This record gives sequence, structure tokens and C-alpha cells, in this order.
Amino acid sequence: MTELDSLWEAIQNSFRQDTTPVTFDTLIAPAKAISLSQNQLEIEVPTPVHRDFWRKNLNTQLKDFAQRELGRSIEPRYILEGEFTYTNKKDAENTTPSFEMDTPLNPHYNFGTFVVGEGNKMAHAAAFAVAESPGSLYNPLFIYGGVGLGKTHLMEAIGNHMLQVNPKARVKYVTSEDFTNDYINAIRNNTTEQLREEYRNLDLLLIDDIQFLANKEGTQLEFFNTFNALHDRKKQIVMTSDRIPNEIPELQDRLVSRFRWGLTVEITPPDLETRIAILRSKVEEDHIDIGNDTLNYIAGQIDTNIRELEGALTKVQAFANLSGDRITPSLASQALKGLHRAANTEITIATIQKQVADFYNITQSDILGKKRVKQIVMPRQIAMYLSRELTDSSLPKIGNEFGGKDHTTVLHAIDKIEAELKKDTDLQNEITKLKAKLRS
Ligand SMILES: Nc1ncnc2c1ncn2[C@@H]1O[C@H](COP(=O)(O)OP(=O)(O)OP(=O)(O)O)[C@@H](O)[C@H]1O
Repeated sequence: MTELDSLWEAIQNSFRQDTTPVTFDTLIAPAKAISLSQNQLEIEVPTPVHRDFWRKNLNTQLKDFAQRELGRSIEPRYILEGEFTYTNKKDAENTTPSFEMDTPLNPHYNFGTFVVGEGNKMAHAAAFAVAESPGSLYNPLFIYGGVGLGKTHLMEAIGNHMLQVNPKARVKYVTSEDFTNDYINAIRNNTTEQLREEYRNLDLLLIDDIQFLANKEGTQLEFFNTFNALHDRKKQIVMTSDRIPNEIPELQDRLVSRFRWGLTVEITPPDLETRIAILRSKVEEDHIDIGNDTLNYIAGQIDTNIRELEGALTKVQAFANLSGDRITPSLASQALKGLHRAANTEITIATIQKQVADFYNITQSDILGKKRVKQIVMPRQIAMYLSRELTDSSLPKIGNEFGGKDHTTVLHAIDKIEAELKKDTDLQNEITKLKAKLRS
């Protein structure tokens, strides 16, 4: 008989004497010891109910019995039958659960390198205030806006600032997908307690792209609990998203309402001056010799996404390096030919309204107006739906551009069209045609 077998037999006997036969037969006997190391005993249980029961009601006794038998203390670990474990999967031996590997902050993402302009000044001020007094001013801070507008930059700047003031601060940056994966791995590896401990002992949690929690109920619950634990202890939470909390589909109301406890700020696309200033700060930082006229030209080409703006600058530089020519507006224009075309075909809400109005033989002012007749209501809803699909605009912005309508009206329109599209093939064809026209 191995040490493991004799230990388990002794433990089972002790439990048999200490509990009722029913409890023993239903909850204790089905558990099996599967491995024993210096300080860990792995026990396989058939269902999560068994696992919970062992953890809650039998853990202390189990440790006492084992200590008595072995003369040393061991930590029990419960594994669901058939579940993945590190010890029985050789190839996973060197894998540590991902939540132990903090994503390091990008040192470039700090307040010093962030150019403040009209579209981001409120978000910048809020982020800075939070970095200066974490946990007390705006908690959570929720930053939302379109793609590539500096949300992650600002969020990480808060983390970098906090670490500068206190290098020992526990700061964690994750995307909501990382959070989901951490959670799934923890369930699979039976390490949810460690995961919780790790997240709930942070000083600052930065969670990026929170919209990806949509439809993930279990993760939302875990996040809800993490949120509460941090918030109760006045630890700062910062989130980013491409939209406001109540526009995130299938996000539980209790999360939405908690996200509103702090401050929600929007970042909107930068105006021309800010785009030029961003480019200028980048060329200064990288010591690139490039004149203002060229910077103005590049900034004029890309107006919605700062990542693309930076990409355009890199493209122009690469083009100049290859050709050996000086960087001028005309060289930039050659380098950005493809981009230029893309910028020209960018779809705006106004173009959508016009195309939809033409398509259904109504006027653009019908689309913007309030008439409730069917021939107008449906095209109006289609135009709202397409605005959401084909532009980066938020619901409030769309509402605004449709004659100052409330964002809930827009949301209702989108839901309505989505529902119709599932069953109405004529509508499907019409929308396909409209999209093709808009993209041509
Ligand atoms: N105001 C700014 N000043 C300087 N650089 C900026 C500014 N805003 C954005 N950037 C730069 O633009 C790039 C994209 O920014 P970032 O990744 O923060 O955008 P995002 O809003 O998080 O995008 P996504 O929605 O794709 O996650 C980064 O390199 C960032 O440093």
C-alpha cells in the first residue's frame, strides 16, 4: 500500500467516525485522493457540490487528520473529475496561471507624452486627478470613445504615475479579455481563490475594452465582486470602452449602475490643431527632420484615429528613407496615396441619411424630422442602424445628428432593425444594397 493509499484510508475512517452515514456515503466516500506531495494532497471530487462541501465543511478536519497521520501539514486541493490539472498534465508543468503574469505598462504611455486638445481635455483632466488622488475622487473612472483615440494611453498614464509616486503600488493592467481568460483558467485549475486574492488586493485595476464583457455572465459576476471588493476598500478602478456603459449589450444592470458611481468621460476625435500637435510632439521625440507644412498635410489626411495618424507619419518616414529624398508635402502625398483614397471614402452619418432618403424616395429632412408614418419611420431607423454599423459614432452622437433624438431612440431603432433583419429577406437585400452604395 502506498503512502497515499494508507493516508486516504485513515482519513476516510476518521471521517466515517465523525459524520453521519448519509453524509459519509453521499459526500465523503465519492472523493478520491489522487496525489500527495510534500505539502499538497490532491483530491478528486465528482461534482462542484462535493468540492464546495469539502472546501467549506471538511477542509479543517481533513488537514487535522492528515497532520496526525503524516506528522506534517498539507494543503488540500480539490479537483473536479476529468478536470485539467497541472500535476496530471506533464506539458503544463511549467505553465503558471496567466493572472500571475502582469502585463507591464508601456512606459511611453504617460501624461508627459499625451497631447491635450479639445476632444480629450476632460478625459485627460479626470485621468490626472485620479492619478493624483486614487480611490477618492472618481471611482471608477470610465473613459470611452472611438478606436485609437488615446484611451489606453491615458489609462496606462494613471498606472505609470501611481508607480512613480509609489513604486510598491500594486497596479494591474488587463484587457477585459485577459480578465475573462484569467477567470476561465482559474476555474479550470481550481485557483479561483488565488485569482480573487490577487485582484482584490490591488491598489489600482486598469481594465481596458470593457465592452468585451458583453454576454459573459460568469465573468461579469466575478468582475462585479472584484469591483465591489476594490471599491469598498477605496482602491481605484479605471475602465475604458468604445461606448458608454448602458450601450454595452448584455451588460448586467448592476454593473452599469456601479460604473456610473464615478465619472464617465468621453474622448472625441482630435481637431486639426491637436492632430498637428500630436505629430509635432512625435517628430520632436524621435528627432525627425520634417517641416510644419508636411505635418499639416499629414494631419489633414487622417482625422479620426491617432494610431492611424502615427502610422501615416511612419509611412512617410519609411518612404523617404527608401527613396533617399527629403520629406516634403509632395513626398508625403505620394507615400499616403492609398490612405488618401480611404480617407475620401469615409462614410459619414450625413451621407448615410442622404443615401437612405434617396433609396426610399423620401427627403433627408423626413429622416431628421419627427413624422411617425411608416414610410418614414422605417428608413429613419435603417439610417440609424447603418450609422451605428458603418461609423464609429456613439449612440448619443447619432441621436444628435438625427435632429437631436435621445440615444434610447437610436438604441430602439437598432434593436428593431436587427430583429427585422432576422426574418425579413427583402430588408436584408435592401440593406446589402445600401451598404454597397455607401462603400462604393
Ligand atoms: N492625445 C494624444 N497624445 C499623444 N499620443 C496619443 C494621444 N492620443 C492617442 N495617442 C497615441 O495614439 C495611439 C493609439 O492610442 P490608444 O492605444 O491609447 O488608443 P485607444 O483609444 O485605446 O484605442 P483602442 O480603442 O484601439 O483600444 C497610441 O500610440 C497613443 O500613444
